[in-house]
Amino acid sequence: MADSLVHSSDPLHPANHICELCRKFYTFGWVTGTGGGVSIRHGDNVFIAPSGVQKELMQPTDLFVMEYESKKYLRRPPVLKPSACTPLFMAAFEKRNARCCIHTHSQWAVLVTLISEAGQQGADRNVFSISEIEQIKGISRGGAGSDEIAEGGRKIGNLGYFDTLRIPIIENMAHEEDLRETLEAAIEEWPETCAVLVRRHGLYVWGKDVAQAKTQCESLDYLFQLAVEMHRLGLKWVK
Ligand SMILES: CSCCC(=O)C(=O)COP(=O)(O)O
Ligand SMILES: [Zn+2]
Repeated sequence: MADSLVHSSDPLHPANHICELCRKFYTFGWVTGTGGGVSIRHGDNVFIAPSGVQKELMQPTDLFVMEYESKKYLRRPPVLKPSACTPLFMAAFEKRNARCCIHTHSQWAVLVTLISEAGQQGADRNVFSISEIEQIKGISRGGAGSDEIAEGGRKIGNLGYFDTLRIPIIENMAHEEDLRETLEAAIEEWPETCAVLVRRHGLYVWGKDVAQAKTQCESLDYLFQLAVEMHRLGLKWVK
């Protein structure tokens, strides 16, 4: 097995970085009970966690490495299977040219999908929308978060205070990998989104690099928690 692919003293090497991020994310309740995870596309390769393991305890040698173009595994730890989220991470890499995709099982993400389902915000049940909250400015306009080029007429930079943030919601399915089709459809339908909520399940969010995926995930989780608390107080989160 190609251990050289995951051995590095650099803390920002994807194999080290994924393990460190998962340890952090566990403390936020994002990767509880083996759920959720993170994948990084780095150079020609994609680094993927194993399926069904305690994500906060992973070591770099537990990771799978896939060659991006050929989709062949260059490194497969014995016994383990690659994360069931792999097709969804690949959708963000392929359709948005993302370099990092995070999947959380955050309760705040799940709760906003339940409140939207119940129609209690009077808005479309398949979209989470929020406006006039400062943290909206932490989210990119361009989907993959391209802050350099306005590809195909896409807007650049981050949302402004008076913009409305909209995150599509897709329905959950029995198996994670079966979500790929609807997640891809949502990505196509919402060219400016950097995330997709999965009802009663969690969130997929991506970025042009690890820092952007992580800060967008933090901003979204903040906004979801705020929205739930606003709902509890009888306040509307869409103005
Ligand atoms: C209790 S986790 C159920 C599976 C799931 O939703 C998930 O995100 C984890 O998948 P993985 O294959 O990476 O363990
Ligand atoms: Zn999941």
